[in-house]
Formats: sequence, structure tokens, C-alpha cells
Amino acid sequence: MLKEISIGLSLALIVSMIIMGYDVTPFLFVLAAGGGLYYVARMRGMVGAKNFDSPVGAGRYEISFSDIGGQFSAIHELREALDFIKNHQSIRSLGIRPLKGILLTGPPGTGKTLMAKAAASYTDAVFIAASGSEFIEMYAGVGAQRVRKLFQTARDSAPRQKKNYALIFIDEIEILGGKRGQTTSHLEYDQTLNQLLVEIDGLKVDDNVRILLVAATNRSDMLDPALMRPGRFDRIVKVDLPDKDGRLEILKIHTRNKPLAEDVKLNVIARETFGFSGAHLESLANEAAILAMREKSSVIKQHHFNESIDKVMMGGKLDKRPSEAEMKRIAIHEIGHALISEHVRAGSVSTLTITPRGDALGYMRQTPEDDTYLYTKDYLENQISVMLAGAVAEETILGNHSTGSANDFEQAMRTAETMLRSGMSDLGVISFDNLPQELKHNTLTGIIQEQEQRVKKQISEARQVFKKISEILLENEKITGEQFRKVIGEYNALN
Ligand SMILES: Nc1ncnc2c1ncn2[C@@H]1O[C@H](COP(=O)(O)OP(=O)(O)OP(=O)(O)O)[C@@H](O)[C@H]1O
Ligand SMILES: [Zn+2]
Repeated sequence: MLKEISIGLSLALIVSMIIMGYDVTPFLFVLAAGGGLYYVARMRGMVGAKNFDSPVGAGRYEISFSDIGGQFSAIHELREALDFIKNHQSIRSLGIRPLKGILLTGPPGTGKTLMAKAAASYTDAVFIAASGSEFIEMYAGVGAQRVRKLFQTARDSAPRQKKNYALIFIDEIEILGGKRGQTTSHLEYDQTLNQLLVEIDGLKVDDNVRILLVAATNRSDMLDPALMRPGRFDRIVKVDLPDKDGRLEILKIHTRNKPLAEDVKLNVIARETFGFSGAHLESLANEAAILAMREKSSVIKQHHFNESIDKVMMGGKLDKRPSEAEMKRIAIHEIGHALISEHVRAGSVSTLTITPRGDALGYMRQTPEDDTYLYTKDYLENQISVMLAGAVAEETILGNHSTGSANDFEQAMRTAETMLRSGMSDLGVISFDNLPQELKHNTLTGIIQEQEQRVKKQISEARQVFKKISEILLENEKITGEQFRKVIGEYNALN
């Protein structure tokens, strides 16, 4: 409103100045500059962001899924959920409950906001962004009121832009949607979260404006379970740090508009930037361009990138960037798990990676087994041997093992306990609770040690496999089960 009044007043002033014979050129100049600044501020969300009164038409600065590098499976899942929403007619005829909210989880800077924007373009929705922190206020009721306003803004702005959909994006949702009565004793949080739940529950498929909620967090463990109930955020899409191929794609995206020298090898940069997020890579490309400019070079060269990698690493507070030696250790550890997994169940390794994901530095994914409800002794022993194999591999190949195995040991111990309780140990059928501590302890260790010996033998016979596969892993960060089995097969054929 203020904007309209000031434009009107200025026009009236200019017209009267012209009538009175003044030179209006400098005045027009000032006006244009002011308008330009306002526009830039608005685009950047500096003006009007708090009031959610500047919904960003997705059509205006369009972000599409092709602007997001890597994240293949996250994009796939997200798009599937969006198709579900777009085709609500046919879905409703089947009686399927419509989807209301999608939660994006993952570390900072991995492209969650980009994905939400791309989701808005994909569904041709108005994009309205807010952050969880905007709802926390000293005064009771203000947060809840803001939540109401946010949804109202969405309902109002879609028709104005002739759109049927509005996408509300709430970043850092854990601040507003933390567990009730746990994050704080403050009443305000509860009211705000309750209001959000009320708004979500009120969303209907046949509303004039279909509202879709997308929220992002890197602390999904902090969210109130009420938010995750069916009919609320019932789709969770994991957005992880990119692997090497992903990093290459992201680098390509962020160097699209930059002049690169002939010597620049993006795939080499991708390999060197293990642990970088999309945001780090964006900043890397930018820093390299700045270095080139400082040297008055018209193109960006490889050494500009190399220097920037260090800069982003030092300044960028990379959460997890293991050293070369650590990466090798992670590789050996994971190969250990995978090798024994293949021993006990051929074809069981699905992929092996050493890219940090969630809490794990590397991981081995197994192909699922048929559902089993009863376990035999052999089966449990095999499980224990796979769990121990990470640490045993570190010891056998590197001479010692690291703290990275604590979790594996705990699982192995639990499995051994299951065996003991089920009468599968040397003690036969026992009453677990009446067993003396020392005997319990010795029997459990006995079970573990027996498997450890078996694993040690298998691993020391496969040193060559470790060498070959760790080379592949350090180069590519991942290997598929198929490739893995091929290498094992080649070595078995030699022996
Ligand atoms: N997968 C990606 N492809 C291309 N660029 C990316 C990608 N991920 C991040 N970026 C770059 O990093 C910037 C920040 O990403 P974005 O804000 O989407 O991350 P986020 O996951 O929402 O982070 P936060 O949790 O810190 O809000 C983007 O504007 C983009 O330049
Ligand atoms: Zn392990």
C-alpha cells in the first residue's frame, strides 16, 4: 500500500514540476535508483520477508530439478510424491489418502531449499518461504498468529498469480516443531506447533488453492512425533552429501556461466572435494573466479580451484572431512564387512561407499533378505561375523582398529546375548537372569571370539582383494555389489 501511495505522490510531483518548467532529470534519476534498490531488496527477501507478503512466483526465477546436481534418489522420491499430488483426482478415486507434507532431511547446504523451489516450479505453485525461527517470539500467541498468517498468505497469493497451488516451505522446522514439553518449558512453542498442526489438518484436496507443505531440517530426531503422523509430514526425503559423481554435476552447474581454462579438470576437483556439500562447491567455484580476477586472468585455471579448495576447507567448517589415511581406514573397514557378508550369503552386498552419510562415515548396504522371524544358530553366528569384520579387517590390514567399530561391537554383543538366551551357547538351555555375571560374560566373549577367529582367517587370505577394492573405493568412493563380486571372483580364480 505504502508503495502505491509513494508512486502516486512522485508522479504528481513530477507532472507539476514539468508544468512549472523545472528540469526533472535529476529527480527521475533518483527515483529510478530508489526503485531499483527496492526491487533488488525484494528479490533477496530483505523487504517484507517477515510478513510473508512477498510470495515468490515460482515462474519468476525458476529453479528446476535440472539445476540441482547429484541427489538422484532424493529428486526421484520427491518427484514421485509431487506426482501423487498432481494426480490427486485419480488417486482419490482409489480412496488413497492425499499427501499433505514432505519433510526434507539432511546436512546443511545440500540443496534442500533448492529442492523445495524446484518442487514449486514442478507443480506450478506459488513459493512461500519461512524459517522456523521466525515463529518464536517472546509474546505468547504471536507465533501461532504468524502460522495462521503464513497459510492465509498462501491462500491469497495463489489466485493473484493465477495458480492453483501454493507451496509453503518451512526451513529449520525443528525450531518450531520441536518435541512438545521437551525443547523448552515455554508455552509459546506449544501454541505455535499446535497451530501448525491445526492448519495442516485443515488442508483439503478440494480447497480452491491446494496447499503443499515442504519442510527442511537437519535434526529430524528433534521433531515432535505429532508432525510425522499420517496425514501430516508423511513423506520423508533424505538429502545427503553428494558423492563424487554428484559433486561433478554440481561443479558443472556452478561453472556453467564461468570461463574455464583448458587445463581445468572438473572430475579431478570432484575427487579432491570429498565431504563437500553443494553449498561448499558453489562457494569453491566462486572463490576460484575471485582468485582469477585478482590475477587479472580472463579465464579460471586449475590452480585457482586448487587454492580455493583449501580456502573453503579451512574456512568452511566442513563437518566431516576425513584425512587420506582415515579414508583408507574407512574403506578397509567397509570392505571387511562386505567380504564376510558375501562369504555368508553370496550376492548380499548391494553397494559399498565411503562417502559420509548421516552419522556414518561409510557404509555397506546389503540386499534385503526374505522376512525371517526365527533365526538359527548358524544365521546368528554369521551375523556376528559380519559385524566383527570391520574391526578385524582394520587390525589385519592396518595393524590396529579404531573407535569406528564401537557400534559394531555393541550389535555383535546383543546378538551373542540372543544366542545365549535361546540356549544356543555351550551352556545349553539356561535361565539367563539366574546366570552368574562372570559365567555370562565368559560365555558371551567365547561366542564372539570364535567368530573373530573365523573372520581373521578369511580376511588374511584376502589381502589382495582389500588392496584392489580399496584402490577403487578411494578413487570412486563407491563400488556396486556386482563390481565387488567380480573382483572377488578374479582373485578366487587365481588361487
Ligand atoms: N545439489 C546441489 N546442486 C547445485 N547447487 C547446490 C546443491 N546443493 C547446494 N547447492 C548450492 O548451495 C546453496 C545452498 O543450498 P540450499 O540452501 O539449498 O541448502 P540447504 O540444504 O537448504 O541448506 P540449509 O540446511 O543450510 O538451509 C544453493 O543456493 C546452491 O548454490
Ligand atoms: Zn562397521
